[in-house]
Amino acid sequence: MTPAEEWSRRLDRSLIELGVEPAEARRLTEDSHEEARGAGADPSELYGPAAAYAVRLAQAVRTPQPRLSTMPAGEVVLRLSGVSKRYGRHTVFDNVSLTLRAGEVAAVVGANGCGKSTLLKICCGTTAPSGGVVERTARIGYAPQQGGVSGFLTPAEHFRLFGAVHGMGRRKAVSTGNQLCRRLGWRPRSGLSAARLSGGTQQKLNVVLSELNSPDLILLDEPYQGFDQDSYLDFWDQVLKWRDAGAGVLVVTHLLQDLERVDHLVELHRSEDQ
Ligand SMILES: Nc1ncnc2c1ncn2[C@@H]1O[C@H](COP(=O)(O)OP(=O)(O)OP(=O)(O)O)[C@@H](O)[C@H]1O
Repeated sequence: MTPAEEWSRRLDRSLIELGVEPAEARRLTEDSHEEARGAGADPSELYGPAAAYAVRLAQAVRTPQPRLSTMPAGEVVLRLSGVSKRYGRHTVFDNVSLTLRAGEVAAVVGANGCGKSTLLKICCGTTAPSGGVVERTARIGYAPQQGGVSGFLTPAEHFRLFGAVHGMGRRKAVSTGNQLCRRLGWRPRSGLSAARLSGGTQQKLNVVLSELNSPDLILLDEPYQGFDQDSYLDFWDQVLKWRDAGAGVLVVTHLLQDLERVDHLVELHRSEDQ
C-alpha cells in the first residue's frame, strides 16, 4: 500500500468513526485522493493528518449550507440609480434603477444587444456607466458570459489562482472549489485543462469561481449556457441556496421559467438607434 492509499484508508475509517455514512465517507475519501493527485501532492502534504482532516470534513458534511453571507438580512448589496450607458452617440440603455438586498434574486432580461452584459460589467465595476450612480458591497463574485476561465489551466489551478486573489490558502481554495463543483453535479478530473472540458462544464467552473470567496453579491451572465437539464436544476437549486444564505444574486437570463423564482426583474429594451 502506498502512503497515499494508507492515508485514504485512515481518512475513510476516521470519517465512519465520526458518524459519516459509509457511502458518503467513501465518496469524500475518493474525492480527497483525486484532488491530491490533481495537485500532484501527497494527501498528507495537502490536507495534513488524515484523522484531523476527517474532523473538518465531517463538520462540513453536517453543515448543510456552509456559505453564510456576512451581510445582515435585508442590507442593500447593490443599488443602481438612474444608470445609463452610451457608446459614442449610441445609447445602449438609459435610467436603469434597482435596489437588491441580501437574500434576494434579481433577473436581467431583454433582447440580444439591449445591454444585459454591459449592465453586469457596470455592476461589477469593469465598465463605467455614462450616467447615474452605482453602489455595491465590497465582496462580489462575477461569472462573465465569456472569458471567465483560462483554457490552459486545470480546475485546481483555477481554484488556487482565484483563491490567492481572495487571500485563501491553496488547500482551502482547492477543497472549497471541489466542494462547490459537486453541488453542480460535477467532479473535476485531475490534470485535465479547462480547454478539454465541455462548454457546459467550463461554465460550471466559471460559476464556481464566482462564488469561491463566499461573496455577498453574485453577478452571473447567462451562466447555464450548455448546461443539461439536471445541471440547470442544480444551478437554480444553488441560486436559491445562495439567496437563503443571505447573498444577493443578479442573473442575466433568457428563460422565462426562471422569472417565477426571482424577487426583482430588470427589463432592458433595445434602444431606437440600433
Ligand atoms: N466596448 C464596446 N464598444 C462599443 N459598443 C459596445 C461595446 N460593448 C458593447 N457594445 C454594444 O452595446 C450593446 C449591448 O451589448 P451587450 O453585449 O451588453 O448586449 P446583451 O444584451 O448582453 O447581448 P446578448 O443577449 O447578445 O448577450 C451592443 O449594441 C454592443 O454592440
